[in-house]
Amino acid sequence: MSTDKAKIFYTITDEGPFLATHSFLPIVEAFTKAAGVNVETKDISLAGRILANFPDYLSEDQKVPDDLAELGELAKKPEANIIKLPNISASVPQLVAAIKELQEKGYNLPDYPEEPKNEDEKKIQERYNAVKGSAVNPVLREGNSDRRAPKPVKEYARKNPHSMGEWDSDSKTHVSTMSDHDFAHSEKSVTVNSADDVRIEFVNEKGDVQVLKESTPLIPGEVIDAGALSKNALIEFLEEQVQDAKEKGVLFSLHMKATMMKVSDPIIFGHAVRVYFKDVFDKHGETLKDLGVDPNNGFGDLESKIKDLPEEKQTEIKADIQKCYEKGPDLAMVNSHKGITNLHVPSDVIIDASMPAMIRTSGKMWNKNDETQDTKAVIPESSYAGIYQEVIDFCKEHGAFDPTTMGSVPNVGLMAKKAEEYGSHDKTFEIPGSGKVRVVNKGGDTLLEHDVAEGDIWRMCQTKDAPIKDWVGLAVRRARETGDPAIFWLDEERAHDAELINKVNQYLPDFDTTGLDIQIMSPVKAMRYTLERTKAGKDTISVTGNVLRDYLTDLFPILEVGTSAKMLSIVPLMNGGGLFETGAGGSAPKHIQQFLDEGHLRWDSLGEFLALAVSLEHLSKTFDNDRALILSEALDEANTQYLQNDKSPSRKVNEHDNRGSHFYLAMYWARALAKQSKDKELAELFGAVAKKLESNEEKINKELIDAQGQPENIEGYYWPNRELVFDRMRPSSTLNSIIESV
Ligand SMILES: NC(=O)C1=CN([C@@H]2O[C@H](COP(=O)(O)OP(=O)(O)OC[C@H]3O[C@@H](n4cnc5c(N)ncnc54)[C@H](OP(=O)(O)O)[C@@H]3O)[C@@H](O)[C@H]2O)C=CC1
Ligand SMILES: O=C(O)CCC(=O)C(=O)O
Ligand SMILES: [Mg+2]
Repeated sequence: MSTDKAKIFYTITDEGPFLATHSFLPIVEAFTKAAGVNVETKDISLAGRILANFPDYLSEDQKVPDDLAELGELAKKPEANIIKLPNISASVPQLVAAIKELQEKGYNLPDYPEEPKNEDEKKIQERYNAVKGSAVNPVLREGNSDRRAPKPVKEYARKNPHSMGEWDSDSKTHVSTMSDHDFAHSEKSVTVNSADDVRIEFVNEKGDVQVLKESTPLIPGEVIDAGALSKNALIEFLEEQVQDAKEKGVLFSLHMKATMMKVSDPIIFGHAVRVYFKDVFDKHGETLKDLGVDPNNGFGDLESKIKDLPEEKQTEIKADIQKCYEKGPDLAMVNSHKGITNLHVPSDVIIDASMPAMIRTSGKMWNKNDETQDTKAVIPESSYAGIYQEVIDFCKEHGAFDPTTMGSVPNVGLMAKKAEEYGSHDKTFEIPGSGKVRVVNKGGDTLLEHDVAEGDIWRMCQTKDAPIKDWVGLAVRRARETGDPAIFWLDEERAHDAELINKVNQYLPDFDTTGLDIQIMSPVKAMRYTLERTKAGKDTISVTGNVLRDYLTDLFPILEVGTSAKMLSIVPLMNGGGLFETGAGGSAPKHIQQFLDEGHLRWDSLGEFLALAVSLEHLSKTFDNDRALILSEALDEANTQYLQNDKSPSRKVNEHDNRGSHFYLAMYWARALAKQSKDKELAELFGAVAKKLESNEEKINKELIDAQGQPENIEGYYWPNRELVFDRMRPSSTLNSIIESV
């Protein structure tokens, strides 16, 4: 491909990574310029996405291009080279807050209609829903996922183990999940052999048909599955768990993925809020309804909306809330100082990060007295809950894992083309009454059917054939490259998994698997097998579907190296491009809060550094660019130096932070470029840069640390003033002038 197109697309996102980008990007631009590589930024932040979706409400100078749509198109082309930082997957409270901030800044956006009253409001809600939840990743992920801890990261963790809470064999912590009437237990699945189109319809008891989704085109070889979660069974289950947590004296905690499962999980979350605060909803139901309280947005929605009531009524409701807290089990806390519980905001406790954090902390979560305590981890839907119970059992039996000796669990995840549950939002429905939901094809045959009742949640998932084959191939490739066993986590007892097992068995012979250890096990068995190997210091590749990909790529990194920020996360796009995600975790809202409070950013950009190295390597191949390869190799070396010299940001104010970490990365990168002998001109150019950085080390550090220690005002949270952010994130004039001189 012609070199003049050599370009890296770098995303502008939210919160911690957004701030970090303003310090790191100028360094990236300066270094890559030397290889003739352009870096172009694309804004996929929550606020940016909102603005891009409502051009008709904005003045000409307020309009922004739809960068996400552009990147989505690019991801299908061979020249794609995208570095994707974590972005906010917004829950409704976050979406509403972002809209409010933009309105206050003079953007004449409509309010988010929580309960649309007419067609116009319905349309507005639909437009906002496109921005809500996990709205970015599924658009860009035109490939499967390859996530692992790079060697230097693992070596560093072995030499400098993070703290791990000890495990007690009589810990009362456990997972509770439904034993029937959920998606897993009702799942049905078929593989369609020829192109088709299905209609999803609800038929009530009288036989009236209501179309839920008119058309879902299917391509040959595609696997579809569907299941229903019973509202009554869910409520009964939640009531039992609240009671059981109280009796056992453990915290009640709920672990969901309300961001990625943006339709089903807020509804389940809402039921949990109603069950825990049942007496409040029973007694004040009418009042709360009039206020527009929606428990699906968390208990925080009630707390904020009752502020509109007369003082006396508020006091009465608050007293009844207090009685619920006294009657029920203690809730796991998100912030005990501010009284924010696990049930306050659906996006505060997200299962992929929350369960590993709990397991790392001796199986405990925080209680209202700011102490850690054993907990009941409620994961209503049972599809994958068993894997966490398996880890808990293992830790109770063997104690906590030891980061100095434990093996590694890289993941190969089926993710492309909105695979499985994470692509099911547009096919998920809260059912209006008793009857059946049917999936009917063009020929009029019913492919899948479920009995349902009012309030049940029904959903259908799709998994396309080409991504499955690509995933099998990627698993074989990783097994070949490492020599490690690759385990497909598939349960023959589950309808969907049974279809996948057929495909895995069909496609494995297409690849050379001689001498490789490739096995298929149910998730619970695979977990046990993997944990045993891990404990013995052996590495095991997990080959999983989309949800387990998400869960395991936080779980193992957090146990192995302390955080998923240090993961290499590659998405080889199916059309030849590369999407390089940074880390495997999120955007850490705590980090921007600390920055605003005391001017210290503890975000670790190692994920960005690792992603950039593989992005440059990929670019060198796509565009036949030798210098990009030299930059990549030097960056690998710099990353190793960064780890060996322990230059990750400190957590404490007035110590080395994110900005300091970028300075060191630049210094090590320049030094490695100066030392290489493949390109003399580059060596000379960066030799001079390295010298300047080295001789000013003390001065730069002082300038960077002097900038900390006071509250920061960047004029916004979701849509800050970027000039101010650049200014605050680049406080060392000495460093800035050296970077500008490259
Ligand atoms: N790919 C994506 O775009 C993803 C986006 N998200 C989004 O991120 C937000 C928060 O999600 P949450 O599930 O709480 O997960 P986070 O990963 O943001 O938070 C979990 C904890 O991990 C640690 N951590 C994560 N990344 C870093 C880093 N680079 N440097 C240092 N520490 C890090 C922090 O712990 P501590 O500081 O306490 O050590 C943090 O509090 C949500 O808006 C969510 O939607 C979540 C996952 C992926
Ligand atoms: O898209 C999101 O909301 C989160 C993605 C995520 O957690 C992951 O892919 O690991
Ligand atoms: Mg995740």
